[in-house]
Amino acid sequence: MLPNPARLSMAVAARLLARLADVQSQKGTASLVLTGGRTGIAVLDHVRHHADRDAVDWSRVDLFWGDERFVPRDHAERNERQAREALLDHIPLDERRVHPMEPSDGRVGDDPEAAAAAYREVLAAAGRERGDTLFDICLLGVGEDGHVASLFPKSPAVREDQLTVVAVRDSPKPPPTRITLTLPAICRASEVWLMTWGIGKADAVAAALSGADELTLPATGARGRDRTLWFLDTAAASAISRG
Ligand SMILES: O=C(O)[C@H](O)[C@@H](O)[C@H](O)[C@H](O)COP(=O)(O)O
Repeated sequence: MLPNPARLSMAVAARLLARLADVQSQKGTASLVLTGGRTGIAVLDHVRHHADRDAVDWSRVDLFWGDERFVPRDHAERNERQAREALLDHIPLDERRVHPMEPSDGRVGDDPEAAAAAYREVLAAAGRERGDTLFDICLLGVGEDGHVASLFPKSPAVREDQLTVVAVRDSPKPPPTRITLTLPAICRASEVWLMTWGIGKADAVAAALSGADELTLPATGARGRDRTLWFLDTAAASAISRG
């Protein structure tokens, strides 16, 4: 019997492959926002090994990131590096459709505000093509404090209601400096998929599903234009009130 985290990420991987193939059959392409963290990367690893992996035409998938640790490109903590090792380096992507956030040793240098501005331009270009619905699916892990992407409770980033991408300093989750989509950007996804496991997340999940304030529980504010899905194991779902 697989442990809960593996079963959860396998279930998300299977659903993701089916949904991406569906979207491509309707629209010809599909756009996906990746997330960091153990769950987000485990999902990619399960996609890589899934029997239906090639049901998706990866050359017609547009990839974005919900957040990135602002570290050098080859740093082990970088979400892009972990995603490439788990999946992206093993599938026939069109690299012109892959949109990583700038690293701290990239073309904008060690300036997180410049990196955030650069990614706002990436999303603006995507918006000129795709209109209000920027992404088909946005994947999000959920922290014990209810953070999603790098939007932490009571932070300036979670309060941002105009810009699509901002820099985060002094993140309570290391590394301290990050680039993140804001809630307005996340909510421009047709579908937002939140996925987490373990008893440590149960209170945050229950609070988000009972309508806690998004400034104190950012996961509450992560809503898809068409659909918002939660993928939970029994432990993470254990505090949800049945009332
Ligand atoms: O860059 C990051 O750290 C992630 O984007 C972050 O938002 C992560 O998804 C959550 O912290 C959940 O992480 P786990 O899945 O490891 O619990």
